[in-house]
Amino acid sequence: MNHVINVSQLEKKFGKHHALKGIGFKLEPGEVFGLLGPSGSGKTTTIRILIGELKKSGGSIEVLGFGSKEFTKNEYLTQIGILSDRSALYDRLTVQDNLQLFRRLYQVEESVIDRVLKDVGLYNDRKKKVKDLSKGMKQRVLLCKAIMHKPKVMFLDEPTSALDPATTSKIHEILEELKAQGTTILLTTHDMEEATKLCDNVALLDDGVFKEYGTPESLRLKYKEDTMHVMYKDGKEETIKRNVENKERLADLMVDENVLKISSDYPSLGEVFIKVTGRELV
Ligand SMILES: Nc1ncnc2c1ncn2[C@@H]1O[C@H](COP(=O)(O)OP(=O)(O)OP(=O)(O)O)[C@@H](O)[C@H]1O
Repeated sequence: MNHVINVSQLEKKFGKHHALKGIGFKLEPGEVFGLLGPSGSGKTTTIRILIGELKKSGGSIEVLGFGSKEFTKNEYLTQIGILSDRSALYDRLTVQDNLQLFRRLYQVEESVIDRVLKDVGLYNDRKKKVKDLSKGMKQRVLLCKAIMHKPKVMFLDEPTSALDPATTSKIHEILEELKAQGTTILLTTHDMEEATKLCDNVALLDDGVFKEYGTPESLRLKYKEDTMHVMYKDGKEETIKRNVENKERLADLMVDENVLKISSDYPSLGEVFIKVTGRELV
């Protein structure tokens, strides 16, 4: 399998601060990979190295066959799409005029603008100036800018952070469509529901190190407690170990009229993160 992104033993030092301490991952075509970690864990640094904004201190990286020395070349930059809080728009220009500028830069057909604006639900707002848009609308224009040239790989740094639910779900929809078309996507997020929904694989990054790597489901299964959670109709709750000694007790509870719900303790990805790192993902 030819990997679209191949990162091995990646290190980044800022002076004495060791921000990335040898992380590695390989992404297949059409894979959505989520870098999850608290503030300061190294997510943005990883993306900035992959888009040529920062130089690595050690390790090797290849994206679409390009080595890290080529990440500032146009041949590379025209094959990737970037959405981050460093992505900018011209405030005093309209949505449409902003996209015209980027369209010329990418040398894509004019009809692309209407298509991407319709995709993100902003076609009717195309004549508005960017300065008059809401945060969610601006983010969708930035997404248009990032996808208009049909990049093979997308890098998204917290694409839905602090956005309303409707914009978030629109962005998710578009990312799912891009994935279905074979686009490889690397995203960072604090949002564990987002990661569980979108990502084929995730890495739990903590202080520049991958503490775990795998599918969201495999990580949730790995950290599953062997306990059953019982909720009674009167509001009481109980946790019972699932073992041979409790076999009859659990069987009785299944037909107990006072029981509202019995569920297995299956941790969310956020709970997995706390178990793995001993701290909240904030
Ligand atoms: N240009 C820089 N110069 C010096 N230190 C930096 C620089 N960029 C990042 N760092 C440091 O590297 C570490 C990782 O930062 P990074 O921005 O990658 O974290 P992050 O996981 O993206 O956090 P957040 O979720 O808050 O965006 C932090 O300790 C940060 O202070």
